Order: sequence, then C-alpha cells, then structure tokens
Amino acid sequence: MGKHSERGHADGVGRAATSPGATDVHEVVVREVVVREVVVNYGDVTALKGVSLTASAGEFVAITGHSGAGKTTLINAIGGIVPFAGGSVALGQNGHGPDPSAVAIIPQGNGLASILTAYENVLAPLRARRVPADAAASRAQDALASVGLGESGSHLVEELSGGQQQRAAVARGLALDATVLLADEPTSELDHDNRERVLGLLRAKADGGAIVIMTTHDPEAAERADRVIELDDGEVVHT
Ligand SMILES: Nc1ncnc2c1ncn2[C@@H]1O[C@H](COP(=O)(O)OP(=O)(O)OP(=O)(O)O)[C@@H](O)[C@H]1O
Repeated sequence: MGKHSERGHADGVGRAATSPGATDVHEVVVREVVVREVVVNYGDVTALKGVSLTASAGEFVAITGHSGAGKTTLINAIGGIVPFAGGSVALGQNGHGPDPSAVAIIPQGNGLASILTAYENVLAPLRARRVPADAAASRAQDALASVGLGESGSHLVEELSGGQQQRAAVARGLALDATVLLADEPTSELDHDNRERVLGLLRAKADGGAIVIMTTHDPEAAERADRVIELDDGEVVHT
C-alpha cells in the first residue's frame, strides 16, 4: 500500500504518576524546562547560536521558523539526543540535565519501525521503560484509539498511510505519559480533522500539567499554543 498524506510551579523534579494509566509506574515530573544559551554545531554548521527559553508545567509552546532555522535541533537538544557545544538544558529547578524518562519525543518523520505493527511501535518504548505488560498494553491501545487508530493497531506501519503513520508516532509519544512532550512537526501530514484531533491531544496534555513544545510550519497550529517562539538562522528572533 502506498503512502498517502492526509494533508488536503517550578519546584524541581519529583516522582509521581501523572495519569490513570501511569499509576503503576513512577515517572519523573518536571515543572520547568530551562534552556540557556545553547549552541549546537554540526561540523562547520552552527545550527543553534545561543538559544534560551523557559517553559513551565501546563504550557504549550510552539517553535516556528523557516526550514533550516534550527527547530529540530532545538527539540533534540532539549530531549538530550544531540550534544551541545555550549549552554545548558535543565529540567526542573535543580540543574538536572535532560532525563530520558521525563521526556517523550515525537520525531519529525515519525521514527517508526516499518516492519512492526503500529501497536508494537507504541508498546515497545513503554516496555523499555519497564511499564508492566498489562498496563503497557492498555496504554498503547488507549493512545492509538485517541488518535483514531484503535482499529489499525495490528497493521504493519508499512501498510499505513503517511498520515496514519504520523498519528501512530503521536500515539507512541502520548503513551509514554512523560511530563515533557517534544513534538517535531506532529501535524505536517494530517488532514484538517486529524490535525485538530492531534492539536487537541497536545493541548490536553499541557492542560493536564505537562510541558508541551511543538515545532510547526503551520501558522494555524502555532496559534493553538500558549506562546510562539520564532527561530531564524539558529537564533530566537521573536518570543
Ligand atoms: N546531521 C546534520 N549534519 C549537518 N548539518 C545539519 C544536520 N542536521 C541539521 N543540520 C543543519 O543545521 C541547521 C538546522 O537544521 P534543523 O533541522 O534543526 O532545522 P529545522 O528548522 O528543523 O528545519 P526544517 O523545518 O526543514 O525541519 C540547518 O542548516 C541544517 O542544514
């Protein structure tokens, strides 16, 4: 099957459960993300030139900017998956570095394993984080249902459309129930209704106390955030 886009209180780090599905595991709760003067180099290319931002629990922040401005690099720096040459990223107020168990990333290009089913893709990171099997299964199924893929979990990713794959990636990020959710262009492949569905889920995560940081090229999606931070050529040009 081909790929068809659907487009047409900063009080430090604690340990607590954050949703009914998370009552069986302890997860790190982050009240604040503080990015200070972060510099990221790829060889000779300086992708971030001293970027600073703060986001607090309950906030939904959009990062905008033209292609190549550094949005993905910023998401990955906050998520701790790209090294930075200068600056710092702190989760909570005590100077903790990025903690993988506190953060979920919905990556650009979905990052799903195409030979696994959608359900297996959502389940795998939950199991990797030692969520017990029954709870992981139920969280994976609930997350898939929340993005409208309740009936499609048994399909191989390679059998899904581009938009369905993107929603499966959103489900995978949501299922982790992390208190920092980083979403890199999570609606780029979606039709209007599914874009609204996903933006509503991200809004609900923030309203539930998470810190949601989303990159987007879509002005209408950015409008749904509490704040918009614009990057240009590796620098914050508007907040
Ligand atoms: N792995 C890499 N190696 C070398 N340069 C890179 C690498 N990844 C990104 N870059 C460069 O870093 C800069 C920022 O890229 P980044 O992907 O963060 O931008 P972006 O704003 O997310 O772009 P887009 O909207 O197209 O996804 C660009 O100049 C890009 O070419």
